[in-house]
Formats: sequence, C-alpha cells, structure tokens
Amino acid sequence: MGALRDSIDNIDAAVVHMLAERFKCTQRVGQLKADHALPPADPAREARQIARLRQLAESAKLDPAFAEKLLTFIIAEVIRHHETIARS
Ligand SMILES: C=C(O[C@@H]1C=C(C(=O)O)C=C[C@H]1O)C(=O)O
Repeated sequence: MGALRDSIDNIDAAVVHMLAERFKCTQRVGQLKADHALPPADPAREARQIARLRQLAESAKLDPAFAEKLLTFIIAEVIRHHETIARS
C-alpha cells in the first residue's frame, strides 16, 4: 500500500502543478479581457470545453459527470478571478 500511496501523492502534486499553470494562463486571459472590456465568462466556450472533457472522460473510463463537475468548479474560480481583475 505504501507504493500506491507514493504514486497517489505524486499524482496529487502533478494535479496541483498543472492547475497552477492553468491559472497562470487564465490570469493572462483575464487581463486581456479586462483590457478589451470583454465579459469575464464565455458560456459558449465553456459548453465546448465541457462536451470535450465529457468525451475524454468516457474514453478514459472516468465518470463524465464527475469530469464536468470538476471543470465547472475550476471555471467558476477563474471567472471570480476575472471579475476581480476587471474591477481592479
Ligand atoms: C479562460 C477564459 O475565461 C473563462 C474561463 C474558462 C476556463 O477556465 O477555461 C473558460 C471560459 C470563460 O468562461 C476564456 O474565456 O478562455
């Protein structure tokens, strides 16, 4: 079980690093949107991302509903960041 937990810890670390990189990109998008007076959220883009992620999840044998919940949770945080940038 120790080896499995080592792998779990490595995967958790990778997730954190990947999320940090994703948020760096989304912060830059948020600044561009604020510079061009664009709205923080883009529901059409989100719908495409969710459809794509659900398909990826299915082929990876991951529950698509879980994948959608996770992406929606992350995007909600990004939109909060964009709203903060727009107000600043
Ligand atoms: C990052 C963007 O802003 C928002 C956040 C998104 C995301 O985290 O992937 C996607 C769409 C937008 O609602 C974007 O428009 O690309």
